[in-house]
Amino acid sequence: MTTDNRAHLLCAYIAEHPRESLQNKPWALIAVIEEFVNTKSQMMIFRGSKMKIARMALESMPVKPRVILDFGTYIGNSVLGWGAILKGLHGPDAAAQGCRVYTFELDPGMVRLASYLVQLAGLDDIVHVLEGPASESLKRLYEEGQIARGGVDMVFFDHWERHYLADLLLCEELRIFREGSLAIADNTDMPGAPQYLQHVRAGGAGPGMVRYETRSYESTAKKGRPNIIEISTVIEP
Ligand SMILES: C[S@@+](CC[C@H](N)C(=O)[O-])C[C@H]1O[C@@H](n2cnc3c(N)ncnc32)[C@H](O)[C@@H]1O
Repeated sequence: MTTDNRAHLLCAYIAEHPRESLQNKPWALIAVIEEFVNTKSQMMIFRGSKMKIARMALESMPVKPRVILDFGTYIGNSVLGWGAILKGLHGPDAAAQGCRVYTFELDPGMVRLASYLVQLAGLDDIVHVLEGPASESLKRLYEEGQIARGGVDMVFFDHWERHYLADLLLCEELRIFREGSLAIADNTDMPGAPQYLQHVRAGGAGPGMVRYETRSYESTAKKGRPNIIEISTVIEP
């Protein structure tokens, strides 16, 4: 089945639910998406078992996170979670408090679908879906002053693993991390991102001289599926 067919089936499945049960209820929408993926058609979403781990890491940050970059939007499941977490931490006027999530996607069809789901979940005041290669979008945001030095609390890598290290190094070069920022990477066991892991496990200190402490977390995903996320904390920006 093509990505477009899956996306249509997902939209039809969501439409079977009363709108008021999902409107402005991101966690309810995420649950319906996961139910679809479990029972109807496989999709490469960031699943609940991993989101639980990432949520705990974000909610226990000593300085509450406000600005998040999400590399690889797809249907927007992870970004719905980040938006919901920021609203949970900062309340409904999170936007006025400077909360923003930027998510990057190559595929225009996925950009349209994710934008629709973000709007349905009531997160379009803080979540911005940007079309194009993630590295280009990030550079543009930086040049436009939307993202400042030391201004990013968490980056999430869930696009193609071969880009993880280059995009982390771009974040380092732009100096967008602060002390305590998190870099979370999905699927570091399968298909794997060995060069990225080597960099963070060595403590960082590439051209940007950013230093990390890092830890792998195992989720309860089914055997044979990607199960590990890597959470790295910036100790020297
Ligand atoms: C595993 S999916 C992301 C899943 C998503 N985080 C979710 O939970 O729904 C990976 C996505 O990254 C996108 N992608 C891959 N390389 C990219 C790049 N360099 N820039 C932007 N998007 C990219 C792909 O088109 C695909 O939709």
